[in-house]
Amino acid sequence: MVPYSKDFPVSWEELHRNARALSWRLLEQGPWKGIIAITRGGLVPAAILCREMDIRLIDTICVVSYKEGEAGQGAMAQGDLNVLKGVEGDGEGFILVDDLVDTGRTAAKVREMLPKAHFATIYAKPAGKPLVDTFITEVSQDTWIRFPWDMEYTFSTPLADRHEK
Ligand SMILES: O=P(O)(O)OC[C@H]1O[C@H](OP(=O)(O)OP(=O)(O)O)[C@H](O)[C@@H]1O
Ligand SMILES: Nc1nc2[nH]cnc2c(=O)[nH]1
Ligand SMILES: [Mg+2]
Repeated sequence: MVPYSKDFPVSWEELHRNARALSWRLLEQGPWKGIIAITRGGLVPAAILCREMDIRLIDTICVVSYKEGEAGQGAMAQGDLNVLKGVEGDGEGFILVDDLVDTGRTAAKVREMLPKAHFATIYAKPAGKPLVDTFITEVSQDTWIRFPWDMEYTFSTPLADRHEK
């Protein structure tokens, strides 16, 4: 398992801006028949893409992958990939969207299911990058991305108080 040593919190505003940037890139490569979101992380990017790109046909591939625990502090260790719901066909003309690729395991599985779909993510780490057709931002393999839906506003201890005296 990759040790995550960096934390990368993403705000709603930043996520929205990046999803709009992804929409621009995908519009240039269309036309598209529809969007297939990989649950659950792909649902929010899919909602922004379909609004920006005027796409009304939205489907889902429902997968369960990570198990909470081992890595601590909300970071997760990887378990088996379980497909709860697939999609008919080979994905031709469809955008397959997820929030990120990390190891590329989820991407490899869904690409196998829909080999002709165009796989798009907002974030990509080096190990998963070769499996993505279009992405916006690359982060290092030891970075754990924190999405806005996984966070809440809370008190922040002043840096001086965290510093050992
Ligand atoms: O490249 P990988 O190593 O496979 O990791 C990437 C996947 O991990 C996250 O989903 P997660 O399994 O945490 O579930 P969720 O989307 O339901 O929150 C993320 O949304 C991707 O789908
Ligand atoms: N939120 C989140 N989920 C992940 N799943 C695999 N890698 C990541 C990550 O960096 N952040
Ligand atoms: Mg996911």
